[in-house]
Amino acid sequence: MNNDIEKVLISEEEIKQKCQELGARLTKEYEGKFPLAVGVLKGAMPFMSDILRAMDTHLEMDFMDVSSYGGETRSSGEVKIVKDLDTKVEGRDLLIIEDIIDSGLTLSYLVDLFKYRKANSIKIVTLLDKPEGRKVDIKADVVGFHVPNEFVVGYGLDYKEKYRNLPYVGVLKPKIYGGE
Ligand SMILES: O=P(O)(O)OC[C@H]1O[C@H](OP(=O)(O)OP(=O)(O)O)[C@H](O)[C@@H]1O
Ligand code: HPA
Repeated sequence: MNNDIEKVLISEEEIKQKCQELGARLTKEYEGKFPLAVGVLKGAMPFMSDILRAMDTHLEMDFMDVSSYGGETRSSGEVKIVKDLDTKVEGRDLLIIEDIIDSGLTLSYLVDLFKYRKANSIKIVTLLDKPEGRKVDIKADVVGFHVPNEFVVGYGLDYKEKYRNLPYVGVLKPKIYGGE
């Protein structure tokens, strides 16, 4: 699997340090509150696991699975709910956890949905932000790293469901896209 990677953009060590830093920041921001941490499956799973364990705060976890992409690297522009939350959102302080904001379509859909469901507050934390990919105007409150306008994989991010278990974020060799 590692042989398929052209270059490493963000190392395992950098991700670890960033999770500690952001976790400490969020601990302060949610002091005295009981936030509902919403992980956006599947990509946010490794980041959610690491950042929440770096937060010294009582919190509740839940998961949402929405899909805006097919098997390829381009967005279809559609967002659909694959799995909804089990928890009531009304009156809650929501912390949405994402692996990446690219076009922004996924998060803009989720923020509208949670506003409609009357969340008390909504914050977004994302490991990666790809500003050049944006199709709708949306910003995260907390960003780990900015990435260039390239398709990235690893640490939750997939290409055709593979590479999510890489411990770092990287770019695939061009032959991988042409292969299979
Ligand atoms: O800003 P956007 O252009 O909407 O892209 C970001 C979303 O796309 C990916 O999810 P995907 O729908 O591929 O599902 P996955 O997390 O299961 O891979 C990623 O995990 C984000 O949720
Ligand atoms: O660059 C990306 N890589 C993997 N999944 C993604 N979903 C949106 N952008 C990306």
